[in-house]
Amino acid sequence: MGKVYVFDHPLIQHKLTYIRDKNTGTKEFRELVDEVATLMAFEITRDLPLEEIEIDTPVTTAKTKVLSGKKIAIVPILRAGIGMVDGVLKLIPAAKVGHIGLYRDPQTLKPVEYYAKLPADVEERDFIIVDPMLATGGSAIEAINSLKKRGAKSIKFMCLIAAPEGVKAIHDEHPEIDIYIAALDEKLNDHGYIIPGLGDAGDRLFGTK
Ligand SMILES: O=P(O)(O)OC[C@H]1O[C@H](OP(=O)(O)OP(=O)(O)O)[C@H](O)[C@@H]1O
Ligand SMILES: O=c1cc[nH]c(=O)[nH]1
Ligand SMILES: [Mg+2]
Repeated sequence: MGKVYVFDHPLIQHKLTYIRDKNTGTKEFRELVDEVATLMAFEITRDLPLEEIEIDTPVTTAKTKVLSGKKIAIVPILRAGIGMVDGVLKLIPAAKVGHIGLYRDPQTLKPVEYYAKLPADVEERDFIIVDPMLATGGSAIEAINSLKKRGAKSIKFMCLIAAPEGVKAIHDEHPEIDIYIAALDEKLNDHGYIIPGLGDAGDRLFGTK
C-alpha cells in the first residue's frame, strides 16, 4: 500500500501560511510555491540510490559517494503544477520534464485531458507528478492513468495541500502510489475547493483572477 508523507518541517509550514493568506500577491505567491517545492524535493529525494567512487582529495584518496544516476522525470499537471517545476529542478537539475494538461470541469468537477508529452524512455524513469492541489483527486488519478497508459512503472505524487477525499480517491484507484504533501487539510466544500486551502492555485500563480 502506498504511503502518505506529510512534510511538517517548520520552514515548509511557515511558507505555507503565507501561500494560504489571501493578502499574498501573485509575485510572492509564485516565489513561495517555488521555495516550498524545493524544500519538498529535498525530502522526496531522501531514498535516491548512491554508489561508491574513489576520488583524490588534496591530501589523500577517499572512497566516497555519488548519486547512481537514477533517471527521474518531473511531470506538472498544467497549469498550476508548472509553479512547482523550477523549485524541484533546483535540486535535481538533470531530471527530464513531461507535461500533462488537465482542467477540472467546473460543473462536473471531472478532469479533462488536453495535452500530454513525456520523455521517450518512460519505462526506465521514476516519475514525480507535481500539482499544488489534491482536491477530489480526479486530476491526479487521470494524470496517473495517463502515465501508466504510456508505460510508466514508478510514480510518486507530490502536492502542497491535499483534502482527505483526494488522498483516499488516489489510493482507491492506485493503491501503490506514495503521496507527498505539505499539509493535509480538513475537507472539500460544495464546489470541490479545499477547506481551508489557498483558493485557486492556478489563478493565484498566474494572476488570472
Ligand atoms: O483533485 P481535483 O478535484 O481534480 O482538483 C485539483 C486540480 O484542480 C486544479 O486545477 P484546475 O482544474 O483549476 O486547472 P488549472 O491548473 O489550469 O487552474 C489543481 O491545480 C488540480 O490540478
Ligand atoms: O481548492 C482547490 C481545489 C482545486 N483546485 C484549486 O486550485 N484549489
Ligand atoms: Mg485552477
